[in-house]
Amino acid sequence: MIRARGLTKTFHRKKETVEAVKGIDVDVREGELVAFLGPNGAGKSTTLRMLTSLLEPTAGTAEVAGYDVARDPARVRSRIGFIGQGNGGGYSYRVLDELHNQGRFYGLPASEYARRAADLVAALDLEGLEKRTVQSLSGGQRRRLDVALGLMNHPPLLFLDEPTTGLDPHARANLWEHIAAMRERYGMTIVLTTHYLDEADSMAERVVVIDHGEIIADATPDALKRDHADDVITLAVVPAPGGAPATGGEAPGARPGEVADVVGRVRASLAEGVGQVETASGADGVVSVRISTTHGADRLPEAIEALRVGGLAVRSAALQQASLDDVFLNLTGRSLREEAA
Ligand SMILES: Nc1ncnc2c1ncn2[C@@H]1O[C@H](COP(=O)(O)OP(=O)(O)OP(=O)(O)O)[C@@H](O)[C@H]1O
Repeated sequence: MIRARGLTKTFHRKKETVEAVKGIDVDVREGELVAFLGPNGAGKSTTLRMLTSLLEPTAGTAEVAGYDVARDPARVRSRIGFIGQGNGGGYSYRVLDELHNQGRFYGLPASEYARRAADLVAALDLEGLEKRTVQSLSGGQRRRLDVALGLMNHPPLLFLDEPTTGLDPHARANLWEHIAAMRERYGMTIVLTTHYLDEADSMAERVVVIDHGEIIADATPDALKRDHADDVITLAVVPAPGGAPATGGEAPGARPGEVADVVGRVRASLAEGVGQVETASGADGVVSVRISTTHGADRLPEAIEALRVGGLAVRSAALQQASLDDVFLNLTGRSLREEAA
């Protein structure tokens, strides 16, 4: 559906030169839902604008929905939907008029655009709003109208530039439900940009991480987390109580002379492939164990069992699963969450 090679955009502004996109190669197969994830200014929108033929590349090529963006921009546009940041149509127009205008823009006959508009109004929960002006809609309703406008030509490929930015969590979830339903209904390929990590993680089948105009990773969210970040297991370990548990049920901490022995037994018990193990001993005789590992949910019970066999007891256990922010942090040394904030 998309094949871009060496796609480059350099802006010249006064004396400044901005290399917004630095020769990226990217392929998107039919039916995929791909998220371009990166901090502000990474080059996501510029990439999308080149792929939608809105911006001429400085260098490189892109074939989109069967046509070259530079040689055949009109054909590309007829085959795609594009929902930019802060669309919303003419603010003083009515919702239904906006949809009909869009249909006319694509050269559809009146009966056809009226049918499609009615269909999209129902599918995107815009019923009852047809006669309202765009400016009177809520943020979420306006974004749903944007999606409806982008779908009037029934595109096989839909681009969404930060579709959920500025929406509250409820409206974001609602918009996602609608995007997923539209995808199912029309069998579309979807390419979107976002700087919401949780959104990329839960909704996208594939995440292309962009930073400083370059693609620094490209895989499924699970593969990214497996390859570039670790889950972290934290355990509080004490010697196993001999015989019946102490009153109150909680095994006591190691006595001062025992701590080194507990640490040694932790290390011996967890020696085999659980992950990277670090220990620290607290004043209360509890040895804190931190294990960095992949598949933490599977490793956690294995670690507890290995410690039990080694004569140790686990007082508490916590699992922190890797996030796409950990991936970004490991790849760039910066936190995307902090940059987004
Ligand atoms: N028309 C322009 N003229 C000059 N510089 C530009 C222009 N458009 C974008 N840039 C610069 O190119 C870089 C990439 O911008 P772009 O909008 O593609 O980033 P982005 O990843 O989409 O960011 P955001 O998440 O904030 O939308 C930025 O440094 C931006 O300032």
